[in-house]
Amino acid sequence: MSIRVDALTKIYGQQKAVDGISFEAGVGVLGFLGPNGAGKSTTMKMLTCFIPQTSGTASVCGFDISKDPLSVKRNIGYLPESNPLYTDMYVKESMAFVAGIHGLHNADRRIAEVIDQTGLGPEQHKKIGQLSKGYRQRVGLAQAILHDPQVLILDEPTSGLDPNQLIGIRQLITDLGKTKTIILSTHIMQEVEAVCGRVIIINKGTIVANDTLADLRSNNKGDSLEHIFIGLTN
Ligand SMILES: Nc1ncnc2c1ncn2[C@@H]1O[C@H](COP(=O)(O)OP(=O)(O)OP(=O)(O)O)[C@@H](O)[C@H]1O
Repeated sequence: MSIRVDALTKIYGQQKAVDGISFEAGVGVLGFLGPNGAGKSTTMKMLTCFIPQTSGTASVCGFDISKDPLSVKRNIGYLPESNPLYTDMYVKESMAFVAGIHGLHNADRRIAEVIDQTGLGPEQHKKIGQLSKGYRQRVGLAQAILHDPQVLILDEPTSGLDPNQLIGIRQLITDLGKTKTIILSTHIMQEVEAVCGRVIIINKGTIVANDTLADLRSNNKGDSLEHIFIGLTN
């Protein structure tokens, strides 16, 4: 398993945002669902070593998030919810910048490959600030996969995309999920059905479901994912 999480907890001041969650994830796309404020982004930030946990442990590709954050970051690609980008940089320039951070060999070849993979070709000579929201998402995704990490953490990667762009990005995530471990946070149930093999539902910092999509449905009398979600989180 590329991701192992054991009793992971985060307390902000008085608030327990993540309350002792444990799970494992291997190759495939794991949907990470939950209502607003459930603790999804906080979990993702701990797994990517952006914030420290209060207690518990987690490892990515065998590397402990507290003891070896650099190795974790080498093996992980992260698209944060807010997708912070340098808007004054040109698309290709920003990719070269990220390639430099990762010390990539053959950077030009890899950048061309990823630009092609993410459908950024027609926009590659623009400044990021000139791009539409959907294309900015693509740049974020391109930067996250540039160093070809084994694990991808994608926090609402398709928010704000038009239906045509949605299909393209979902297909890309599906393709990447054939060989990589992907944790995908989304509020779009249709997306979960289209892309995810397994689903974790988190509510008020604790896991209330962890199952394959098929088993989750059959255990709930074939109910829709939306109804199951509402039943478990209300
Ligand atoms: N830096 C912070 N300081 C204090 N509280 C925080 C901080 N970040 C998050 N929280 C709180 O922790 C809880 C979990 O937030 P988190 O962003 O992880 O939820 P989420 O499941 O990603 O929600 P959403 O679907 O709205 O993005 C929320 O109650 C939030 O207000």
